[in-house]
Amino acid sequence: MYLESLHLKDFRNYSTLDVDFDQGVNILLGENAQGKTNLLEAIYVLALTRSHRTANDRDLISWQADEALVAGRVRKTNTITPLELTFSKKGKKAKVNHLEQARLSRYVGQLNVILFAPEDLELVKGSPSVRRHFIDQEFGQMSPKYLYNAGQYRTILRQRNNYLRQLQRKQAKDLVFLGVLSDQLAAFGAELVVARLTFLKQLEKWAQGVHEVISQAREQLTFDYINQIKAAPGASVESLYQAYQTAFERQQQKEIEQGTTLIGPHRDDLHFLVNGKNVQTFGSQGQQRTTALSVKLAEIDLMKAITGEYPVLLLDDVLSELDDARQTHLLRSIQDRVQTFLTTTSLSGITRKLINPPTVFNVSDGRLQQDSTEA
Ligand SMILES: Nc1ncnc2c1ncn2[C@@H]1O[C@H](COP(=O)(O)OP(=O)(O)OP(=O)(O)O)[C@@H](O)[C@H]1O
Repeated sequence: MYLESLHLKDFRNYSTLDVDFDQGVNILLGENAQGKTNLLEAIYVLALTRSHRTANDRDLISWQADEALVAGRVRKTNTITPLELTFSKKGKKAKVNHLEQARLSRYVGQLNVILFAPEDLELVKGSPSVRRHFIDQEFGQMSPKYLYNAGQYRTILRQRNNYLRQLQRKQAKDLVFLGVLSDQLAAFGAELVVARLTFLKQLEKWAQGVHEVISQAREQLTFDYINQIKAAPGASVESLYQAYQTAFERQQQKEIEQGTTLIGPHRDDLHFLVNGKNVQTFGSQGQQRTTALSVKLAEIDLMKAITGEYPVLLLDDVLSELDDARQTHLLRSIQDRVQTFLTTTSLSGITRKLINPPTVFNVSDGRLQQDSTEA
């Protein structure tokens, strides 16, 4: 799939923008603070209905306006789909094919994006929450069912934590109600873990292939999904549901004492092993970067395998963080397959790593101008 065009109205520092994009590599070139990341953010928002930079949709609306519009046309093999999002004080509205969607899970998935920013190099080094966020984010795009289950899980987890806090403070004492919440959490938790294990198995396979090439076959990458109930690939939803139920019963007293849910996929982690050793603890900086890059590139193939379409790749200032060999690998592996948007303050070194000339847009003060001479 690719994003054919984008229309913005009062989005961040863009008062209006109408632009057609190339199917290949689109470079957003400009000085700092001109609107390069804002444009990538707009594409990300168009895909996922929310930003990767702010949890507050109000931040997306231009300071001079009360409402922002992000719209675009997505082209797949046989279809063109217009998408439209409006943000205002009243909330957001999402339209697919000009029809408003009551549920965002019906909207997400029309445009698939993979964002790769310098923070993604934290995927390996960062805390478990970074990896859980990554899992939920990426698998949610690939599967509406996953997105729905993850949303339900979060809602019930919040309710259960509130109730555990009330039990802790002795403002409540109904353990039957706690049991109802535990039952619901176990059911959605089991669904999430089975889906995560299935997706991760496939992602691991793709990531291994990429890692092998980048490391010139010196290293083997494997994944280890860490969870309290020791669920292994192939486990059934029913067996995990039972395992969570039993764990909740065992830990009930401790959870009430601490006033929070101690068991569930919200506490899981993903370890990346290089030649059998956890790369977070034992890997060099270079191995950690190669691992993060392999995982991100593997997502492209996984999305293609699951949805039948290549996603759109958003590279936010990431090339400057990679050495020459990894830059070349990244650019060569996406070329001709994946529509890419890449922000940079300088073209030096980028264009010669690309086989086909990119389309370059100069970004200045919330305006875009296509530059045919730069490429
Ligand atoms: N809601 C908003 N309304 C108007 N302008 C905004 C809004 N949010 C951010 N900006 C402006 O957008 C600009 C930042 O743009 P952006 O983050 O896209 O920079 P950039 O071109 O990616 O720069 P860098 O290379 O430093 O990352 C700043 O000038 C900021 O003041």
